Amino acid sequence: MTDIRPRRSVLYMPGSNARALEKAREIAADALILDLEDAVAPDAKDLAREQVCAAVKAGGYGRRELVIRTNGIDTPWFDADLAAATEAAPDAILIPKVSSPETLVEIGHRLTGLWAKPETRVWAMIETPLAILDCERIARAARDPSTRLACFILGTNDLAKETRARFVPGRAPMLPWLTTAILAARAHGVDVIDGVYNDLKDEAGFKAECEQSRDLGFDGKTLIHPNQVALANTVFAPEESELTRARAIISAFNEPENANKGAIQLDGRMVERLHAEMAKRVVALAEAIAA
Ligand SMILES: CC(C)(COP(=O)(O)OP(=O)(O)OC[C@H]1O[C@@H](n2cnc3c(N)ncnc32)[C@H](O)[C@@H]1OP(=O)(O)O)[C@@H](O)C(=O)NCCC(=O)NCCSC(=O)C[C@H](O)C(=O)O
Ligand SMILES: [Mg+2]
Repeated sequence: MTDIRPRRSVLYMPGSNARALEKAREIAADALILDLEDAVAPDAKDLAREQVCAAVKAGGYGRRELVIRTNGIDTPWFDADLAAATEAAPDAILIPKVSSPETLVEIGHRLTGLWAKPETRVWAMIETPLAILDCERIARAARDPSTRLACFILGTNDLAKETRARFVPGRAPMLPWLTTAILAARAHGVDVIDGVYNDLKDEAGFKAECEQSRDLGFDGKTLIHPNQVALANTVFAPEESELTRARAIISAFNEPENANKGAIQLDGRMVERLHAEMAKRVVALAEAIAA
């Protein structure tokens, strides 16, 4: 089983908000997106870039994965964002509004030219109609190591803006896009994180959306407020009963009498070796979270 990085809770914070950047060192999110794009007003872009890069260089975020979101590749801020983010060397650089694999290839070349650290990954926002329509080719870019592509983030606010789809409970208008992105990501070994839930006061709605998101197959949810972190961490972690069952499946296939069997019965249910593989992933995720 390859290393699993828990990405249950991925919290955005405006790069212009020094207090939030400081506070984030204590927030129990798996990953932090230090934003230079939509959360930052045009006249605060330079300040945000400076603050974010200084915070990443200063460290103190423990095991939290640090991600810098640049402005879009076609904006006047992008070159400075990419150069400064590369020098600060976060775990990943998140590129908004990626609509084609060619953009990722170009960014990969630019990162090489900037002498980016080999460990710095690229994450891509999937948030335009073209990105959904070309999602498989975009995810396939991960097969080219020079792109560094490791993760998709769904941008459901931008998708709603571009398509005029409405946010409704259950997200029926968006389900085809969400599942397309998940399929494309899984086909090419890319992690995939769901979009944000904008209503900070609606805890029941947020919980329902996290559970839907987990059941669809997302690795976690992007968040906009520290109050959303605990619930996302709980929903996207394996439940105790799931963990117990996973361990039982692994043990059953380790029994000598099952050594040559492809399928067995366990507590009245058929279990195949593919279920043992899934069970190993559940245990590995729980161990990574515990660590
Ligand atoms: C939504 C907010 C503007 C609300 O801010 P505020 O009114 O200040 O909230 P609170 O008073 O409840 O804040 C309490 C304390 O928590 C800190 N705080 C708040 N939010 C964050 C955060 N995200 N990270 C870290 N810390 C945070 C406040 O500083 C308060 O601290 P203290 O002073 O000690 O009491 C605000 O929550 C916010 O700005 N959220 C993030 C917005 C954002 O980043 N948006 C862009 C990403 S969403 C997006 O673009 C998705 C995608 O692209 C798409 O298309 O869908
Ligand atoms: Mg967006």
